[in-house]
Amino acid sequence: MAPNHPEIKKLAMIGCGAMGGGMALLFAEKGCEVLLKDPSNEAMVKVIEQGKKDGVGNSITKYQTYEDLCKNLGTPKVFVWSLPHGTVGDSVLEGLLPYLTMGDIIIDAANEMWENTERRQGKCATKGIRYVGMGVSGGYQAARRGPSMCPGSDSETLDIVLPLLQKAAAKAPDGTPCVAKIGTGGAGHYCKMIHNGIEHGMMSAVAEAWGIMTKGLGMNLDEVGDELHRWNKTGELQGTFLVRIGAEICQTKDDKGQHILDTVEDKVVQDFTGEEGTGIWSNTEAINHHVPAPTLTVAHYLRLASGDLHQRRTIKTTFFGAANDSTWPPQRLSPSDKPAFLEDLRKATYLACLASYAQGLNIIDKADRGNHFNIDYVALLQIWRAGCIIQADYISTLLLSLYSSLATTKNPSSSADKNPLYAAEIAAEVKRNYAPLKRVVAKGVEADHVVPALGATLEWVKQMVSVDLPTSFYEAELDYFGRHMYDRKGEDEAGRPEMGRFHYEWKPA
Ligand SMILES: NC(=O)C1=CN([C@@H]2O[C@H](COP(=O)(O)OP(=O)(O)OC[C@H]3O[C@@H](n4cnc5c(N)ncnc54)[C@H](OP(=O)(O)O)[C@@H]3O)[C@@H](O)[C@H]2O)C=CC1
Ligand SMILES: O=C(CO)[C@H](O)[C@H](O)COP(=O)(O)O
Repeated sequence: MAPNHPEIKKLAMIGCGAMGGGMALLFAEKGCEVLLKDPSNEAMVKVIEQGKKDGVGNSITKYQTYEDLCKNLGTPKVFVWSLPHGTVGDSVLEGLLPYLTMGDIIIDAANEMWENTERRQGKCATKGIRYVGMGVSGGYQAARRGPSMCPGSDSETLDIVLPLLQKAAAKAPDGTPCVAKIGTGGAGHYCKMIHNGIEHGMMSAVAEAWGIMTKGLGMNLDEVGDELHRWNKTGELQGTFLVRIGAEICQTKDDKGQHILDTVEDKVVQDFTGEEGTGIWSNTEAINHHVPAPTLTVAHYLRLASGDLHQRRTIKTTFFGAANDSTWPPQRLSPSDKPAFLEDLRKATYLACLASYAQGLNIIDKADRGNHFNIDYVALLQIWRAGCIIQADYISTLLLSLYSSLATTKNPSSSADKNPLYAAEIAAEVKRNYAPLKRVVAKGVEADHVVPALGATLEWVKQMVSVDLPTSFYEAELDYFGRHMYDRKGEDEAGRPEMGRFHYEWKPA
């Protein structure tokens, strides 16, 4: 615990929705007095009622005004926000500011845009108010049980809040809490944003595998569930949360025996509604930092294509006419050896998940250097070990070992570049699973299956290992029409992304 800072035993939960409600109960269970504030009295009552059932009802009270709330908080006043991202946080801060004094603490547990976090940190710093930007992962079940949390702020502030957060956090199998000082400024929200980008890449890969199993191999949902359970038990996808819940989803039925999944429309709309921004921001960050992250990006495009069902219906009618009721048909796959093909599919899905992690970590690395977040990568990977959506035990173990050795290396040049593909252990994983991925993508493409994340992962590997891309031609065209310059083969020893030194007068103006 930070010296001269008493243990936090009282806090206000601002925003009592799916996440905030669960965290309020969790903090109460961990011995805190929890004061609720939400525009919806019903939402607060719901938390209190649940608190009574969970035996913590006496520790939870609700407030209608910031003034009352703040009067009843201790010193320092501690707030945990679980609010929609964007302007809501700004208006809540405006509402609270008149009642805040030096040393008060705000822990912003939203999926907030990291630049908003840093802007608010700057504003709060002028009054001596501590502001932590904290990514929370694991969904509403984990919010209640113990989520994975990724807090960023100055070191002293993190020292003050960590004992509280450690009590509430998910615990890795070795008992380590999935929360730690992740870095300064907006580092916590930055890492959570990229966590969600990774999540989207992984979710797309698992969904594509599900499509191949059902539409390509004709497996029923119970069979797919069994297969995903098998993937989750052993091998490279062992302990992968999205695979495990995928298996459960496939096998969940209503009381009439109908699979719920059969009733779910194929639209992902969070990017359209603005409910979440992390998918958009993480891809924008990748591009702004010049990091190839195609598995994450095409996963996002799949979401975008899926979201507007009306548009897809209209295009389908244009293509096939109103009378034609058939969808664009992914054809059946008839592998000569189905168990071997399922093994390929498992390995392909794993490689896309590993690629999602590697691409996400590469974005964080670039941003870390540019923004001086001082990110602790070992802590970050440790935080992602349990309680979080991208939990993937095999991948975590692999990457934790790599980043632990990078952290202890005395060689500054090797620790400066953290690209996971530079490491022999990761390269070996990629090489081992490349052929299965290629076979799956080739078969999938041939039979009109939707395989963006799997396909983009294959392309990414090809592009990353090649030193003779078709971009020689591309570069020549740029120089032909734009005098954009190029480097001559064999003369660019450093190979850095800097403007070339040569122009050829392909065709005089
Ligand atoms: N759901 C999830 O799986 C996860 C969500 N998150 C993030 O956590 C945050 C909360 O998400 P979630 O719980 O799902 O969202 P909800 O919409 O369920 O909860 C948000 C709550 O904030 C309340 N709220 C809105 N404006 C104010 C205000 N001015 N003062 C106080 N409360 C207010 C809302 O009230 P009302 O409904 O009355 O407007 C609502 O109860 C988001 O930033 C989300 O991105 C992070 C990880 C996982
Ligand atoms: O942050 C989360 C998980 O980590 C939330 O579940 C979030 O709502 C997911 O939404 P999106 O897919 O749009 O990122």
